[in-house]
Amino acid sequence: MTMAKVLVSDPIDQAGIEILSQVAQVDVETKLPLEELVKIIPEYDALMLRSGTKVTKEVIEAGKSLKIIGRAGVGVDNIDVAAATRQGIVVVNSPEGNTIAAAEHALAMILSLSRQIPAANQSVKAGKWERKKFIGNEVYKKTLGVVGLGKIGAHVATVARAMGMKLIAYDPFVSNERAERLHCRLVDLDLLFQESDYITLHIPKTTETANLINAESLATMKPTVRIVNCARGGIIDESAIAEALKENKIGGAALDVYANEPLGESPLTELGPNTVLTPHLGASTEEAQVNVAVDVAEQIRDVLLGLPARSAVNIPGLNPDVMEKMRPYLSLAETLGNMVGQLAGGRIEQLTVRLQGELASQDSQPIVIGALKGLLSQALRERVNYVNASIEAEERGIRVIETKDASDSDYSGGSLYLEAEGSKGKHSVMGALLGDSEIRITNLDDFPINVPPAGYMLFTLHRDMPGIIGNIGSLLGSYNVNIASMQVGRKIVRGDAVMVLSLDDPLPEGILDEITKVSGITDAYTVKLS
Ligand SMILES: NC(=O)C1=CN([C@@H]2O[C@H](COP(=O)(O)OP(=O)(O)OC[C@H]3O[C@@H](n4cnc5c(N)ncnc54)[C@H](O)[C@@H]3O)[C@@H](O)[C@H]2O)C=CC1
Ligand SMILES: O=C(O)C(=O)COP(=O)(O)O
Repeated sequence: MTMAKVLVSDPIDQAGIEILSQVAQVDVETKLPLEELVKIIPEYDALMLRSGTKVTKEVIEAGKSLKIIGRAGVGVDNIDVAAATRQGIVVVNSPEGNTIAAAEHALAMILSLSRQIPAANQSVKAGKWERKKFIGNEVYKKTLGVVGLGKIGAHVATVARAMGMKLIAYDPFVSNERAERLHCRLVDLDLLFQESDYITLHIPKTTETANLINAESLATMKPTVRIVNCARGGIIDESAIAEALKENKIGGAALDVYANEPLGESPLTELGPNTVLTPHLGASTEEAQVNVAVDVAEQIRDVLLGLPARSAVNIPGLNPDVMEKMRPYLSLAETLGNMVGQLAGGRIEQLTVRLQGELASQDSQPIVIGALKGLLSQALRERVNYVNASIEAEERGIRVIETKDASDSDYSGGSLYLEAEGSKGKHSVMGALLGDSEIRITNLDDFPINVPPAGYMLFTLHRDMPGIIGNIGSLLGSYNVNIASMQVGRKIVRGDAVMVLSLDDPLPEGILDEITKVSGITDAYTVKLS
């Protein structure tokens, strides 16, 4: 077997390289121009990066062998995650590895601004002794407005409180309880802008947060306000803040991140001592770099070994714990999805997924993804996986209905019912696990059966009457198709029934037509599960 290949396209700690080297050939190539990256990416199974590499749609589409993209840090805004998802590439990050580093950088920025440390340092080094010029302010009893009370915002709030600051926060997605625990008063954004002596940003850059601080909002702030951005460039309108700083309409700003990086030529670099600029250093501590490199390298290693990743940003709800616990049920969902997809025909319009009995107490999301993966596997083969199954289904216009019925199951551990509507009509299958992991198909189109899945299967709908089983057996025999097992399911004697045959050999072309001509047979379907 050839060894997997990992491209590391930004500087990462050696601890990460060592982990990757356990399972792969690791090539470190930093500062690659886009066209170079596009050229070499087809050779690689994994890509590991920080904020320096732009993983565009073009890179992803060229990465035909890519299984995973690992961001050694938090923000994945330099990766086209939608394109990766579409291609079934898992994107992972390190959600907590650099929290403390980024929070401490923001706090350092607050204090640097308050005491003008960078400017005072330059002045002393220039041989001056300007004690009067560098009178600062205390942060004690000042109001800090925290925008985004996630991991970094929370740590900033905790330390700022210890310094005696009053805390207000804006984050529409956190609960009052969380804010209270952090001693923050949740307020709306306008009020935060008006009341704060210091504003610190800890939110992702999204369409909602782009230019959140602009000329208009700057005009509503205190003329002494000091603004810190260690989150993402583009959340502040750079020309608007440069103008406000130049005109001394605000007290100061400390920025670590920029709309375009490296910053290069910008009105920001022309500004005086009220502006502190650092080159995206929030995560740049030795500790954080070891944390994120190890965290992400371990995930890349695991995915290359066929194991799930713990912090995948594009497989919602599927972490290794869930995967481990649910593995047999995911396999059941995939098998049933594959079967019902073949029974209902090529173009599926709707899939109903019902978790029954004990299974109803589980999260349905992984099971639904498993069922969709199975359903689409005939059309997409290995192109469909847990990353892109939902998006592929959505793009094909497949409606998914999820239901739960805790009361309905004859099987300990519960059962799973899938119903698909497609070009061959509406069909349903139900299955359960025997013991811990053995799959049993327990129902087909509402007829009770009990068979394990097999590579080649034949299902017939027929009248329960003497002779049919023999006729089918002879017909298959005449084509040299060996029957491994056979079972009939019926609701009433001599009524409608299903026959399920597991076959050792694939059915030859055209045989289904002949089967449906056998007297008493109303319909016949084949399913291939290998
Ligand atoms: N400068 C640097 O080197 C670093 C920057 N970062 C950046 O810091 C930011 C925060 O990171 P974490 O705290 O780890 O993320 P997080 O996901 O823990 O927290 C983000 C918070 O923002 C909130 N939020 C989302 N949209 C919002 C909106 N429109 N208005 C207000 N709040 C909103 C969320 O509810 C969440 O509580 C990210 O943008 C990340 O990329 C992270 C690490 C290092
Ligand atoms: O983790 C993040 O979101 C960061 O911004 C850190 O970026 P970096 O890994 O230092 O290029």
